[in-house]
Amino acid sequence: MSSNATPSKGAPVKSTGLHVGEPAPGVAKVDPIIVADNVTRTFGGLKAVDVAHLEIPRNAITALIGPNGAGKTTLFNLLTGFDKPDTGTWTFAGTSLAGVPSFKVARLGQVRTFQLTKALGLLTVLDNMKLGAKNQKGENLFRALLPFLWRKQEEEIEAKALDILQRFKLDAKVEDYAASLSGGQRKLLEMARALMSDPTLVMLDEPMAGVNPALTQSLLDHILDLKTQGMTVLFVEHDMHMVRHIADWVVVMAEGRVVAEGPPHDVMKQQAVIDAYLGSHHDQDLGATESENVEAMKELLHDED
Ligand SMILES: Nc1ncnc2c1ncn2[C@@H]1O[C@H](COP(=O)(O)OP(=O)(O)OP(=O)(O)O)[C@@H](O)[C@H]1O
Repeated sequence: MSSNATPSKGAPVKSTGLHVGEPAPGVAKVDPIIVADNVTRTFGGLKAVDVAHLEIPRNAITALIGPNGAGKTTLFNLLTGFDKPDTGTWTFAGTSLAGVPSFKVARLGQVRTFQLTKALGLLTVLDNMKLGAKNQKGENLFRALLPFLWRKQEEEIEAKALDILQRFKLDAKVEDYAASLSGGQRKLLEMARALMSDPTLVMLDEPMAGVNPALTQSLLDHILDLKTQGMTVLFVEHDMHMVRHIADWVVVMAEGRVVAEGPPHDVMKQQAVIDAYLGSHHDQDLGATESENVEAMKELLHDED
């Protein structure tokens, strides 16, 4: 079925054979980790998400793309329990997640990265990592009264955090405030923190935003490495170079709906995708947002790996 990537050495090896039949919106996957049906979310009169059927392939890297306002972040929020849909059901690894709150979703192994907020910036890098650990025994009042139970766990959590930080080359920053990290280092910390809870599905919201080119390759390698370790990755991204380079599968949203799906090189050529990025503005003066969308579409069409 799928073949895994080896990071760093040339172009990543793409996982193939992920779908059953012709690639089209809602196409079945050979081994889906997420299956969503009839998920809708309305804000006022606006249907921000209107997904009839969507399957995300397991142990592959899927990019969720689409023009500004397409509903990508809203769908992310719904799937991770941070927002509630008007209608719909979805499963993660066979377990229904509709109505399950975000902290329980994370404990089940579906974890999303978070932007480093101001408050988290005031914690050290190590404390940020500790916050990412799940099932901390100290959280339970009874166990909190029995320090020998949680002290050992505290040590284990710290050792795990240091191990992951070393892999992400952040070990020299352990005691630094997270706010002092560069944009790229913050993204690395966000990903490192997500790994503290041993996820099976890692969801990344714009992992390349604000990342200095010097750290781009390192971030890409870490994402590819998640797949090599058996995890599934779903990410929202506007950087089409990245999408083409590392995604095995691309889901394109526009106006709340999934308008196309497929391997990166195929999906970019579909008329529905070109229409989605150009919108209805073909013959008009384009505003800033539309110009960005057109640029993104050009990258989709012409960029080489
Ligand atoms: N809390 C909210 N209240 C009202 N409208 C919202 C809210 N969240 C999102 N929307 C609207 O829903 C639509 C989808 O927004 P969403 O942020 O999900 O799109 P997106 O594809 O992630 O866009 P971008 O790429 O610009 O981040 C947009 O029209 C947005 O203005």
